Amino acid sequence: MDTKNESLESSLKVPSVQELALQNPKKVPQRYVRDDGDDDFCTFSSSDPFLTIPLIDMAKLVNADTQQDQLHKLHLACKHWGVFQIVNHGVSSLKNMGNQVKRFFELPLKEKKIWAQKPGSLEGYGQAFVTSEEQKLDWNDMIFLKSLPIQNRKLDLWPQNPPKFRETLEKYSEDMRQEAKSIVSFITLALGLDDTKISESFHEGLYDIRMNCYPPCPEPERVLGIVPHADNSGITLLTDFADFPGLQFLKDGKWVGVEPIEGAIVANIGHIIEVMTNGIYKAPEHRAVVNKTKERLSIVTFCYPTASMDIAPAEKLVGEGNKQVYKSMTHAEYFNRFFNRKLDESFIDSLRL
Ligand SMILES: O=C(O)CCC(=O)C(=O)O
Ligand SMILES: [Fe+2]
Repeated sequence: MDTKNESLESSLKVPSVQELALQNPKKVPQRYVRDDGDDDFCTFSSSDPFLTIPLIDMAKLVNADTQQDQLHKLHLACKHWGVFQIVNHGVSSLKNMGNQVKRFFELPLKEKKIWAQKPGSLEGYGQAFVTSEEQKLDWNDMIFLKSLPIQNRKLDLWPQNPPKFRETLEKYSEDMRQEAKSIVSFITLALGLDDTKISESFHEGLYDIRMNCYPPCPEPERVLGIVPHADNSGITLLTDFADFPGLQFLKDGKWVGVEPIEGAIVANIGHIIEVMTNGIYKAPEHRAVVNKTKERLSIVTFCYPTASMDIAPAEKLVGEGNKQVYKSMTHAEYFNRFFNRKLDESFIDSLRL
């Protein structure tokens, strides 16, 4: 059977992992098992408990007395980790959004399927990047929606159950836009880039939201919630609703778990900021692992600059002995490359000059 897709902008239908978990299987189906003959998976399967993801205090970034110190911390976090947790950010919609997502995933499958992906699109309730019936599957269910700009919304895929889902998501994405703009402006400050073009480009930017449900798994060490990857975003803002580490980042060859902090936002650099900073900041590899008894929910906002902004190294960071490392592309060229990439090749390497 030929099940190959032309582009990664659509994905094959897969079973619901929540439904699978509800049947209380003793073993996971073979299609989810990652450890048969895959050495890499075994070597990387434990997380380093001695390393911790840096914390960035937003209140200190906006306060003139503490800004320099905190900017330096931000610079080190971006340079050495590519990820940090933001505290004291003042965003008020996280909890409400978390409740809506929880209630959505609690609906019967039939009800969730009203909002299912349609052929040729990644939006809606379903799965991403599944291109063959042989491919190993992630232990998660998700719903993916484009939220900003408003004209990108496909409201026919936006759940109306629970009843406040839509209005809560509207508020949440607006909050994420504000947060992304300020983080990106502090990132450009930390790099000494005095132009505001980059941070402004996130004002009219694109905000796509992926809501994940990772059900409990009878053999958690044999599966992955999400396979290792780096994000194609500018930055990614993630809210974690679990009380155990599920998200892990690769740091110097070791997986480091993100210890959830209630009310914090996990921010990571994506490929676009990697290109724009000419590789000074890199998009980190990360993955999600799952738990034997507990479900985990996460909400992930992929933040992109506006479509009229080229994806290219900032002028100030190249020249005078600094070689340009990445290609300069239009927004459309960048996405074209991303959706037509080969899943077994490094996307970021394909962007190098
Ligand atoms: O849910 C998580 O912890 C990770 C999700 C993620 O990396 C993604 O959706 O790109
Ligand atoms: Fe990711």
